[in-house]
Amino acid sequence: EKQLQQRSPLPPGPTPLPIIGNILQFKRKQAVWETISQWSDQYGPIMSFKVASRTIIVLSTNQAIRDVLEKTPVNSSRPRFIGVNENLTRSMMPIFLPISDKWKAIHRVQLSLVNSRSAKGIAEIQLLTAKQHLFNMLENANYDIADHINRFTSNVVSTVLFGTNIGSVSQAKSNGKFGLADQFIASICVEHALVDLFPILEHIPGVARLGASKGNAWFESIRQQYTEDIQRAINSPTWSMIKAAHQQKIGGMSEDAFRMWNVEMEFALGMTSSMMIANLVAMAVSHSHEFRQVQSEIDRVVGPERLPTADDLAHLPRLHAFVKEGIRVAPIVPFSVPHAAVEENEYMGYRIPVDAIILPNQWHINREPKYFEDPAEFKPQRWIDNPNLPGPALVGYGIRICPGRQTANNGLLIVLALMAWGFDLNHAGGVKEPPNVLETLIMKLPTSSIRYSCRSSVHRDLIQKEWLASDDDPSSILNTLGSSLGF
Ligand code: HEM
Repeated sequence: EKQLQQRSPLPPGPTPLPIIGNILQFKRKQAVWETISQWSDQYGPIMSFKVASRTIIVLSTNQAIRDVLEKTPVNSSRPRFIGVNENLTRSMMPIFLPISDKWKAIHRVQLSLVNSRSAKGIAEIQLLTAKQHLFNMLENANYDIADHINRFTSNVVSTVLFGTNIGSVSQAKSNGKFGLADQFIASICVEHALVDLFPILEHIPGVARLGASKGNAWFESIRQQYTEDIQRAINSPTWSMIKAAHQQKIGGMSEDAFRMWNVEMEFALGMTSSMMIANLVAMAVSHSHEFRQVQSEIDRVVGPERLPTADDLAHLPRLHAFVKEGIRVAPIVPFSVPHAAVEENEYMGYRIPVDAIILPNQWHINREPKYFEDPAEFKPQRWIDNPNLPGPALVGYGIRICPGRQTANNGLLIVLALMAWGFDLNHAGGVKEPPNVLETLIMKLPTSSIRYSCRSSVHRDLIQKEWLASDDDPSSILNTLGSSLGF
């Protein structure tokens, strides 16, 4: 190992200052991913920088990703996350776990539930819930579009995971879980971030205690909110993912660990999809000409006399191109989820040490000039002209790639198809919000000024008729889904 260290340097990058690293080189008015991408342009497909004591290695081309993450499985572990993994989720949330027998056992169960077969069954639930979503948009026309989107994904989550549906926006708001993701983000407090950047602080009692107390509060609220729901799902005659996972007793999990697995699934199915749908809706408003083309295509293929079905999706290339381009331009997780090496290795003569954080820069990969002409432009047509373009990058890589990617994609296509069919989307009073909210690691486009209106009374009548006539009890879909998965 010593020889390896002497032989190969860390990947190139901006010169760090002692103790704080490159922190001061981030520009206040520029998104983190833009600054890092400029460094990648300067230093190459593998570059590195330091934030405090931690080395961060950034991969920024399709080739580098293929070589380092897909062909080299040792780079698919997770870095040590003291704050979010050890303090907040007590090393019980599988997505943050390093590669180990424990992670592998959980992952096997996850793959038995989340795969291409279940994506098909879940698509039926997504379609039914999208009809309910249109109905709720008519009934609660004063709610923010983001509330409707959150409720749509919450309903998919509670149906698939627990076998129940939480209903309308107002019901969803009174359900504590609606804000669970926000609480989680709020619990990732400064103390957690600080110990990750300066692990030595772990040993300073005040900092550690503060971090732990915020983590404990969140952990306790998970216990309160989940215990009953899990019990109900387990006792219900209806199949649900929670019931199926419980029967498999994932890797001999404790009750706390099982609850935390539920939370992960809830975030994975709900929070990510809801943020990505919101970004697509924001794109639909800021690129209204392109969105109208999607609507014209739906009008041609489906017409106003019926709602789109899952079978229609295959005949809507403009919709697919719009979704791909929206993901390319605004991937909600510009850096995916960080990876780490299980053992030290090298790429292009540079060292990848075990304690480095490896960031796949999905935002930059989606702009690789070799593949994407005018990369900053929103041009869905590029996907129609060249169906062999790579990506778009959104769901990670290698053995850690998102197992729910097909379900995620189906959800985006279904909900956007139904919304485009039934509703026009505009900015309130023509006021445009700034194109980008600067967050640290999540790319969220603003949606609060978006207004929606039903396209015609024919559409309105059909939305009401379809939802009121549909069977909103998902039991039979779920039981069929369960048997198709062999449960
Ligand atoms: C638009 C929606 C979604 C996005 C953007 C997304 C993105 C991601 C990303 C970036 C990762 C990490 C990949 C890596 O480390 O390389 C991941 C992991 C994961 N995703 Fe998704 N995902 C989405 C939807 C879903 C859905 C619908 C499910 C389940 C039905 C799901 C289940 C998971 C799970 C269980 C993991 C953890 C894998 C591990 O243990 O490391 N995701 N997702």
